[in-house]
Amino acid sequence: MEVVGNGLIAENLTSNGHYNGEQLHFSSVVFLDHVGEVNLSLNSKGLSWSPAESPNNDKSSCFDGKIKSDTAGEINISDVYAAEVADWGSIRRLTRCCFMHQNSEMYLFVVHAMQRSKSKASVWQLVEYTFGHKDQLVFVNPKSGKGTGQKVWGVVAPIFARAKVRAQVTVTERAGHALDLVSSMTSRELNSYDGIVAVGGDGLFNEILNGLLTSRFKTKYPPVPPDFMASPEEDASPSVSERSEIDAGTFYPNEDQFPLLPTSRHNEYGFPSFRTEDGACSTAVEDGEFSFPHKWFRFGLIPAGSTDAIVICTTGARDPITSALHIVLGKRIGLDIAQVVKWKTTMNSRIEPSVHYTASFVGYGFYGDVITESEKYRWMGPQRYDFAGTKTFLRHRSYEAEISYLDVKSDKTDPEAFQGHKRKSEQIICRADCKVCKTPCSDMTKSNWLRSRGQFLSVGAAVISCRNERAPDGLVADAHLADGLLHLILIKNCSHALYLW
Ligand SMILES: Nc1ncnc2c1ncn2[C@@H]1O[C@H](COP(=O)(O)OP(=O)(O)OP(=O)(O)O)[C@@H](O)[C@H]1O
Repeated sequence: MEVVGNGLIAENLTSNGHYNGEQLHFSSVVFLDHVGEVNLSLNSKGLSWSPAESPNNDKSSCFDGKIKSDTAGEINISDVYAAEVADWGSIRRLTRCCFMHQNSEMYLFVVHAMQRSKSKASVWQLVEYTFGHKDQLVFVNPKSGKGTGQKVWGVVAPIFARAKVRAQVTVTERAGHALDLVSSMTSRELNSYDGIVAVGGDGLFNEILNGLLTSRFKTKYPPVPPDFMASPEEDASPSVSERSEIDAGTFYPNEDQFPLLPTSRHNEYGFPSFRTEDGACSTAVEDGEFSFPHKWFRFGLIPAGSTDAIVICTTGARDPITSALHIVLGKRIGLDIAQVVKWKTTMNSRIEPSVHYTASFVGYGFYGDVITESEKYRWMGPQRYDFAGTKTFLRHRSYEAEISYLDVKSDKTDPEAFQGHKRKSEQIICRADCKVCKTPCSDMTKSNWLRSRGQFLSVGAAVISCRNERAPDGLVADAHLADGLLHLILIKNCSHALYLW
């Protein structure tokens, strides 16, 4: 049974290490060919399995094709004559469920044994059981970028195979497919993976991010301005750049207003924070409330998209092999995630939040129009952004808006650099092993609410610098990863020429 001792599933010992009175060597959920998901246990007597339990309220029972029939079984060690790693192959399941294909690709191991013939006990017959284990969940968007998602996965899959990083691959069939799958998985299912890998662009990454966080992540909402949601008549504030000296930390919606949201540990700005491996400060989560993901869970991205800003900002290159190597070598880096809350008034006049998350950029006005327009031309591939961008630019539409924001003074912000007062050589561009990202972000001093009202061509908020080949320095040249800051880009109505500049 060497195959089992190979680290495949050996880490899942029960707390007392015993099973059925025998010393339990391991117990884990695996897939059994022709059957489905089973709890497999190895003790000193042999291997035994039983259908994986599906709690009544477990929404994933359909997704995972869990088996209902009695398909428990066992093999005595003394009857096993061989066990082999069969490498990569497909497992067939009994049921076809709504999202998954009947055949699932995964790493396999086969146990060969003998069994006595039912009709004549003296005749021994061959039996074999093929088990599969999923460790990495890979989503491949076949439509991303130039439609090369599957080809890109084909290039990097051997790296995962060689590194014995087992992967269960889902080729997405529609927009929202990955989001639906990830959000409908139970934490238990997610915790059976070491991580998720997206093969696609920033859109697929953000979609999976939302699938992971929307139903699981509990935190306070971002700060709101003091007079937020006041009726227009009550709002007598001046039109431009009103300043008010207020502590940012006081502007979370009253907790009593949101009794279902448990309070979690936050820094003074309400951000749940943790330190990355490198000691850099991050606003991601390590919180008791957030039982998923387990500590070693990773979220990787292999570039196959149109712009791939997240990959360029994190690895410094738009190269699938570089990203695959980062993933199999277990490298990690902390990223800020922006929570975008849209407050909607419901039919019965209650104000309710609609929450989304992004790791890259949020835009209104020009950016929103370009995205909406470009979706009509997805068939063009990445060129659609040039086409839709030019159309939107020529249209030159501006929007009336009022933007309130907390102007955070941090030791990581460099207003001179942003306003173009610093020469390029003096700017600290975020690269691999960036010193700024490695410095703990301690000095976020009290902030002011500022306000800007008027006609805007575009309103953008960048979480990262958003570099791409067209904009090598990014939209925000001196943005850093995991600095806890959102960079606001406000462009008021101006001439075409000025906007282009
Ligand atoms: N099979 C599919 N068919 C159509 N759309 C899909 C499919 N799978 C995923 N998508 C959607 O495509 C969107 C964009 O995907 P992705 O980010 O991988 O590519 P992209 O070309 O970089 O696009 P973008 O620039 O919008 O990020 C995702 O938000 C996702 O919802």
